[in-house]
Amino acid sequence: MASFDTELDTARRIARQAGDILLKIYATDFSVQDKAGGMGPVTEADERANEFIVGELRKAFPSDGVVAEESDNSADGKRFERCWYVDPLDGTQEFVNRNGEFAIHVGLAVAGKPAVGVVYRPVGNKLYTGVVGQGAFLEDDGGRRALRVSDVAEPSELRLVVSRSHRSKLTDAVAKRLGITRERESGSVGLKCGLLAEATADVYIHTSGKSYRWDNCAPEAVLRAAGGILTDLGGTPYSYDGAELQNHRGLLACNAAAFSRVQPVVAEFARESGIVR
Ligand SMILES: Nc1ncnc2c1ncn2[C@@H]1O[C@H](COP(=O)(O)O)[C@@H](OP(=O)(O)O)[C@H]1O
Ligand SMILES: [Mg+2]
Repeated sequence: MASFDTELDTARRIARQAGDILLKIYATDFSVQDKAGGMGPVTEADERANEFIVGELRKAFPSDGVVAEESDNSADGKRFERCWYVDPLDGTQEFVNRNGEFAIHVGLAVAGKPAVGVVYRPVGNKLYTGVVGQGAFLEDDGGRRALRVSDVAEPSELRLVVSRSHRSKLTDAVAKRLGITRERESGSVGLKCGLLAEATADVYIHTSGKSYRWDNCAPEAVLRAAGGILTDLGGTPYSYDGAELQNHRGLLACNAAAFSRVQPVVAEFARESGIVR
C-alpha cells in the first residue's frame, strides 16, 4: 500500500499556511461579491488562499492535476491519474457571518477515489487528516489523536448534523421519518464530516445538487479513513475522475453501523423529490 506520507505532510503544511492567509483577511473589513451562476458569495480570502494552495501543490507535485474552486482547471481530473481537489474556503457564508465555521480542504484522489484528505478549521486550530485505509487523526491545541466514527446503529438515536446556512425541508422530513431528535448545525462540508469522524455526530444529509467535488473530496478521505461512508443520496459513491464536478445527487455521510438502515430511507425521499432516479 502506498504510504502517502509526503502528500499528507505537504497538504497539512499548505492548509495551515492557507489558514493564516484566511485569518489575516478575516480580521479586516473585507468585501463580499456574488459569484456568477448563483454559486454563492466569494471574498478576497477565497481567491488569495486558492492562488496560494494551487501554486504550492503545483510546485510540490508537478505531475498531478489540481482542481480548485476558484480556478479554471476543471479538466484536470480527467487528464491525470492523481488529482488534487481544493476548496480554499468551504463555508464562505460562515466566513462572511463571522461565526468561525469555515475550513480549507485539500484532498487527493487517485484513480477517481479519495486517498488523502486534510480539512483545516483555522478558527479554533482544528486539523483533520485522513489517509484511506491508514487512519484519520485530529490535531488541535490538545495534541493529536486517532479518530473513529461512532457505532450508533439505531436510526432514532443518531445525531444529525446539517448545514447552518443551506438548510432544507427535505432533510427535516427524512429526519422525522428516521425518528431523529438530536440535531446540530455547522457550516462547511468538511467540518460536518470532521464531526462524524470525531464521533460527535453520526449522520449528515445534504439535499442540494449545488455542491462540487472540492466540497467532498478531502472530507470523504477523512471520513472513510475514520471508518465512515460518503455517497450520493442514492447510496452510490461519487467518483473523482473529472467526468463531472457537480454533486447533482446530494450528499449522505454516515457512520458504517447505521448506513444500511439510513440510506434506503434517504433514497426514497430523494427519488420522490427527483434528486436521484
Ligand atoms: N443549497 C445550496 N446552495 C448553494 N450552495 C450550497 C448549498 N448547500 C451547500 N452549498 C455549498 O456547499 C458548501 C458548504 O455549505 P454549508 O457550509 O452550508 O454546508 C458551500 O461551499 P463554499 O462555501 O465553498 O462555496 C456551499 O457553496
Ligand atoms: Mg465549498
